[in-house]
Amino acid sequence: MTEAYVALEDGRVLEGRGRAPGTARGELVFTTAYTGYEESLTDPSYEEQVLTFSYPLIGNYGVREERFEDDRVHPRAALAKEFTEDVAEWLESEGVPAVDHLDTREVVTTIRDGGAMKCGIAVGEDVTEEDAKEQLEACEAMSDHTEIGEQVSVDETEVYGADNDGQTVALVDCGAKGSIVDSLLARDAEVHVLPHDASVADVEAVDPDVLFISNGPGDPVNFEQAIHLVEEFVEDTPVAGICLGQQIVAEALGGTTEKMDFGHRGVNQPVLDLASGQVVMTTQNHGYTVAEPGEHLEVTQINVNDDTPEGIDGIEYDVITRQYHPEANPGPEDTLDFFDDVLAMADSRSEQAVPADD
Ligand SMILES: NC(=O)CC[C@H](N)C(=O)O
Repeated sequence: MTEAYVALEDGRVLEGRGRAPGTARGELVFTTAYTGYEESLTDPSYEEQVLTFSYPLIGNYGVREERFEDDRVHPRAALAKEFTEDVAEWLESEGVPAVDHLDTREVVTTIRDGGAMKCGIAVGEDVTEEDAKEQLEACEAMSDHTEIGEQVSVDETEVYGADNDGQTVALVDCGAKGSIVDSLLARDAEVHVLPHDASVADVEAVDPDVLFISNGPGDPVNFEQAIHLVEEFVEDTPVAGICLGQQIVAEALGGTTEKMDFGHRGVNQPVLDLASGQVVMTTQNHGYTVAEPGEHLEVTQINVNDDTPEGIDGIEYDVITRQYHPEANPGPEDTLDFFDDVLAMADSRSEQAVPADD
């Protein structure tokens, strides 16, 4: 009989059904997404987290590699009411512990009321509650994962779309989802994916039309070099950012970020554009937020549920960022035009740079 225990920071130990063996620890979070488990489980933003699905059945349309956002599963463990055999086998083959037959409603309300918390997981033939508690003891706070960029970024620059005629994008990979690269390639961009700790010279060598800071896991203040790149380039190069990228841009330009109680994770987060009054449905996955944008940035979009900043523009600089995931995957495609806006921003800058005839 496979035992499965989930030890929570509030002292409780939940018992479930073991679906993939192993021990793990991480920050316990939940997503309300009812589709997109393949994308969520391969999203690097979930590194060092334990992902609880509030939707009760996970796996009902199989496991397809073409939906993956990266080449491995990123959450440390996965929890659900029910995982299908497909998903359980996939997680087992990835060495990622999985537990189901849990009261996930209880897990969600616990996190909602108490905030994201540490947890320890133990799944296997002979594991005990103590094994799960030991994992919990060893669990570090998310902000203490100071080297998290190293765990998710490319080691060396990779170039995609070298034959494309469009804009050149330097995408700083802090844990980028594959569909951000795909969204840029679909718009004819040449995309240079740079390591999270790329130097100023590395970016200069690309001579990008846009410096684009990706999504990624953990606390934005732990991405010091990406913050530095934004500071260095923002005067002369348009800057874009998604999710962690928005937070990094704010940190670089005099703003501040803070940890939210339990964050936004799901595919139906409503976002209001303050200028047009339009509301769009968005995919989200974040636990930090911009607290103050600072004097160089203005908030252009907010979350309808809690007014947190969802879109930010530069005041005197060419900057556009989004807290949500405009590339969708999973989720509604209301927001794909963000990529058109980013490339148009780059275009207008290169037009300005053309010297006048006289
Ligand atoms: N999806 C992301 O980029 C997540 C950003 C950041 N790690 C957060 O939790 O807020």
